[in-house]
Amino acid sequence: MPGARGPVPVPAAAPAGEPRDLTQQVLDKLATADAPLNTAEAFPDASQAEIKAALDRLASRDMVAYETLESEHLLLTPEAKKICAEGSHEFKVWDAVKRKGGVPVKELAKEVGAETAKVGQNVAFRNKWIKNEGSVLIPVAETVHDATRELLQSVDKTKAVDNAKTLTELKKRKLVTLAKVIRYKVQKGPKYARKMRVEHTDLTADMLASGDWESANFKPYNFNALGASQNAGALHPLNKVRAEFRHIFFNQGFVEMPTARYIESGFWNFDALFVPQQHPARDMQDTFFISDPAMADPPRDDPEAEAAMEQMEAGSRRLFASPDKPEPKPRDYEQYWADVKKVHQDGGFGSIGYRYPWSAEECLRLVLRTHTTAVSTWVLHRLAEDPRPARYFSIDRVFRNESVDATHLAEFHQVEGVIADFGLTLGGLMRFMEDFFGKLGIENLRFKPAYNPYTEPSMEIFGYHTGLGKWVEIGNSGMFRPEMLEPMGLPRDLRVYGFGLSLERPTMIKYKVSNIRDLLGHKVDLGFIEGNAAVRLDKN
Ligand SMILES: N[C@@H](Cc1ccccc1)C(=O)O
Repeated sequence: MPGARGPVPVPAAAPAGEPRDLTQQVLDKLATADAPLNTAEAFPDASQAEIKAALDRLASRDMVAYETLESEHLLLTPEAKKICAEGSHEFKVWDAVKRKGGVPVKELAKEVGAETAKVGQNVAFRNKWIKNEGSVLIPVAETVHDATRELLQSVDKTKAVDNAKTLTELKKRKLVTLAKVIRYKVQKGPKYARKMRVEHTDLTADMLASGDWESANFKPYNFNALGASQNAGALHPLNKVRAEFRHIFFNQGFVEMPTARYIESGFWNFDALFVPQQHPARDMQDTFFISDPAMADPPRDDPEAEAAMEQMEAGSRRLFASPDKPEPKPRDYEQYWADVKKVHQDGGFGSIGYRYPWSAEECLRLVLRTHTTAVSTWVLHRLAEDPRPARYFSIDRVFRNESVDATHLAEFHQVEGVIADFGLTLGGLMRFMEDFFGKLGIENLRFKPAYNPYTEPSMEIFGYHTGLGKWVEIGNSGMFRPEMLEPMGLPRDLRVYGFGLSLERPTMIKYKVSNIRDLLGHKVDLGFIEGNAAVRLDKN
């Protein structure tokens, strides 16, 4: 509640812009008043907020009682004020015509101004003040009574009109506006006093020693006071769900993959994944290609990515490395490149391949990565040095040349997981996904057979969105194909699950957001984030 403080000296006039404390002035005026005080009259130049603050402060101590009176006032617009001063448009037209004894229609605007000529002429005709003779306006009335001006002058004085039709007319002509006026009727309350008593907020040792505490006036608690809203930060829902995903992954022994690079070669984004070069996903319609530089180098050692991966693995190495880890042999990228080409063009590793002429140039085109599976692929090819059970995940941005709508963006986040182990089955993947989403509070899952060039079998994962009232796709998954894993040098009995989920979809389900553009992109309203109770309660 404003003004709920101890007594403060009442300044004669507050510095401009600062609210004044009118408390003492209200008490003073009431002391001599024999009728209830009308604040509009008593404090003509105080703002409503100042008055209300003082009244609330006094009323909460029963020193005054007050009533709020609302009323509406008519205010003249600048045009109406001009009419009050100079006469109405129709008056000005008649006046000009009368003075000159006649004005050609064409010259009226020059005499009285275009606006007045237009509006005033019609009314002057209707009032039979002027008439047309040929193309000349001539006066009819000798004297006229400017009713519009008189009406507005009276409105200016009384701030009202008594006729509803007149009011509508004046509003339509934009001559008046309605203003709401709030006044207060104030009376002495049961605990009225000339001055506010000193209110103590603390019981001090001195008061106890002197015995003053017995007569001291303690300020009552104000349980109605609302705290000022704090401009504290809020976690974005995507960040919250991302944190939850990471938590779940780490709890299940996953190692994070280094995903800092948004740009990949076609090789890591497509070819190494056994995506044929004529696949529609590699079309300009679906993928953003980089024009400068346009081409990547063929795959080779990548010390930077290697160092990032080493660091991420460091924590979990003890759990997952084989005790007798062999010395890493240098990777033979020429062989890998040749095997990727072979499996596409001629087949191999038990596959008949796609049998098309494979182009090295297409493979080296640079793209904005369309999925984080590009990174998973790179991480998996490293696993060939020491094939072993391993779990990797990443959560980062991907880019697709999509048209944007309520559920699609050209830029979004993918949550990706890869599980390598001996003896994996599809049923295990389904169970894994159910557990995984269960931990996020999404219980209802459906699986639908799907197709990816790099997995077989493949499954789309659907979750039910209560807000949208329908099933929405939240992920894609499958078991990586030998055509992808074997050219890397991974053994046939090491099976690998992969899944990619959008971060946005589960977030939409969880936070009941129906338009993805409320979550990400240039249309995000910070109010949505700051005001979302679930966003402010952070458990992670
Ligand atoms: N890359 C797939 C997801 C996926 C990852 C791994 C295996 C299967 C599917 C996508 O973008 O939708």
